[in-house]
Amino acid sequence: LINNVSAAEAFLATYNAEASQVSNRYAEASWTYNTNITEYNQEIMLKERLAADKFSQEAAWNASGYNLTVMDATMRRQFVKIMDIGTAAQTNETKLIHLGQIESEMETIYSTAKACLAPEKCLPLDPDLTRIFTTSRDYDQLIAAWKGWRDATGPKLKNLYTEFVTLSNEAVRNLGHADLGAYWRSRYDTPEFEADVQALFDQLRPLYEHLHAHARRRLKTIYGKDKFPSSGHIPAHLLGNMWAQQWSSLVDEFVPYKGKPSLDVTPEMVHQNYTAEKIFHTADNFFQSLGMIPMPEPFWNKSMLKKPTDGRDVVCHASAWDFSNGIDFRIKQCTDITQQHLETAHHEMGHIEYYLQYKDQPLVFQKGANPGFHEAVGDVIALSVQTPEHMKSIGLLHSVSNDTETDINFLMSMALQKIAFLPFGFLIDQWRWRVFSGDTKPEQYNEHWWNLRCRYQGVSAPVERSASDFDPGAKFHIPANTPYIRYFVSFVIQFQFHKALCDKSGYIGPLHRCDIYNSTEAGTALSEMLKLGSSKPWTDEMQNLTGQAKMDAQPLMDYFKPLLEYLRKENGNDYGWDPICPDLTPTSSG
Ligand SMILES: O=C(CCC(O)(O)[C@H](Cc1ccccc1)NC(=O)c1ccccc1)N[C@@H](Cc1ccccc1)C(=O)O
Ligand SMILES: [Zn+2]
Repeated sequence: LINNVSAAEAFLATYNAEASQVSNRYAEASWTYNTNITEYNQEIMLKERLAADKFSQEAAWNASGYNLTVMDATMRRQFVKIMDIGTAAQTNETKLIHLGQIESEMETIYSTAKACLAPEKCLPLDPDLTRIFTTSRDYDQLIAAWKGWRDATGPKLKNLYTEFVTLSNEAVRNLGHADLGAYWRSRYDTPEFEADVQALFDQLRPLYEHLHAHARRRLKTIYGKDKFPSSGHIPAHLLGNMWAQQWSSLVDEFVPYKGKPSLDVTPEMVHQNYTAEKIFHTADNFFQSLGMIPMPEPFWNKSMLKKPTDGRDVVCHASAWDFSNGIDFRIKQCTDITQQHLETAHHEMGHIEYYLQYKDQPLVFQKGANPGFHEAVGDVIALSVQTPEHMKSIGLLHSVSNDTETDINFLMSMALQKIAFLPFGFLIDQWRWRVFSGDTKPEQYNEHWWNLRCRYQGVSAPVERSASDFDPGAKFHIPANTPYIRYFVSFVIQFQFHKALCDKSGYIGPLHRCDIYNSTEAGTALSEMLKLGSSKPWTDEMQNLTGQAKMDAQPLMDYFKPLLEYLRKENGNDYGWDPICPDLTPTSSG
């Protein structure tokens, strides 16, 4: 083993320069493919992926020749991360190439899928099917869109996914991980991570159960009681979203006090001729008000902020890109002029701000402290932007009153976004971790998926499902192989960050009315955490900003406390659902 520290430093300097080049090349090829899905661009992207995987293998091999015990903590941390190469650890080149092909094939199937509601009427998810879920209250039209999308994705993906699991597990086992799920969970450092998220979910269930009861009651008045199974589940296609993961499209139907001005700013955005650019300049302006880093020139010149109209296929699911050269950072989003997309723009820009803040770190530290941190940055800003006061200050709301009813209505609108999401954010990787560990066999994929959807989310399939269906494949992150527990973590810690930043900004008052706009104290505190990237354990970074070194649902519970009191009163004992799915076979439903 090499014991010479200056030799180790030289190795790191070379690694950083070369790895940045390799990352830049792969990001460019990946961007070209994502913004113009063709066989040729897929082929080029896969070539660059193989080159990047081989570079990682070689760097890991060379790094393993150094004696870690003679290094300081920061240098050792870098060497450990250089050796942690994930599925690139597959030494059989044929299998490595095959894994890349399967992953890009799954992403292509998902991104080019169309749901045929009638023989000549086949619609893509963005914007068509999404608009149906946001605007339609037609039970049968929603069924057609819900079933059509799943028919167009699941069956084509199921076998590919099975192969993907086998190849990925084999690869990470070379690094000593039990399976891909264990590898993903290892990014949170703490060994008790799985137990911690289960405990957080159990702590938050009452909030969700009471919101679910309220939604079910309101939906029964819209669609009629006979459309709802006696088990207490809500049919999954009635919650204003393809996956029932957020219910904000139903804010006008769900607000407790209907006489008040609508909190849905989408009509006002359309009325004011908002464009995608204006949406992103609004978000950029907020970060600048905090004294944080503005979007650099290449961001505005090279991003794809709208779905192309020249008929080419693109990956429409939003994402934020780091080209590892300190200046080129882009967002790809098929922006629609809606409140949801205004929030998504802040979410994506939060990723870019994190990139900008940690760009001078060694390459292996140019990551979130943990994946949940990266997902939380933009959402923390959006918590301030969405307050009625801030919406009024940017001219998207006109009358804002401070009475209790408006307050409860506002909390309801935020709950439809944040509380509704919790079981969904939790269950996706509960399902995936058991698939990777082998507990869930391919023939059980769909059955175990619906067991979790019924038990944790309290939603049921509106039409019968079979083993040839693969409903997890209808959600981007499964075919795109993107972990999901990061969003559950983010939805908890973003309220911890929000509370800490509100305190630093000198704000006094209820957390749900706090707006840190223009607070450079808050901006400085946030920037200092983001600059660290993954150079320190996330628990240290959490401690520095919030004063405690763990995930804590209390700030989230405090934020929604007035709403929970209202819902407990309204629901009495009328809340909850059977843990098992209702029986859908026509004969038994009677
Ligand atoms: O998927 C997203 C937003 C896309 C993204 O920004 O998280 C994106 C997902 C992605 C896309 C392609 C490859 C990998 C991940 N993530 C990033 O762009 C990203 C991820 C890590 C670091 C930097 C950027 N949100 C989730 C959950 C969510 C989050 C917040 C509000 C609503 C909903 C969803 O829509 O289900
Ligand atoms: Zn994200």
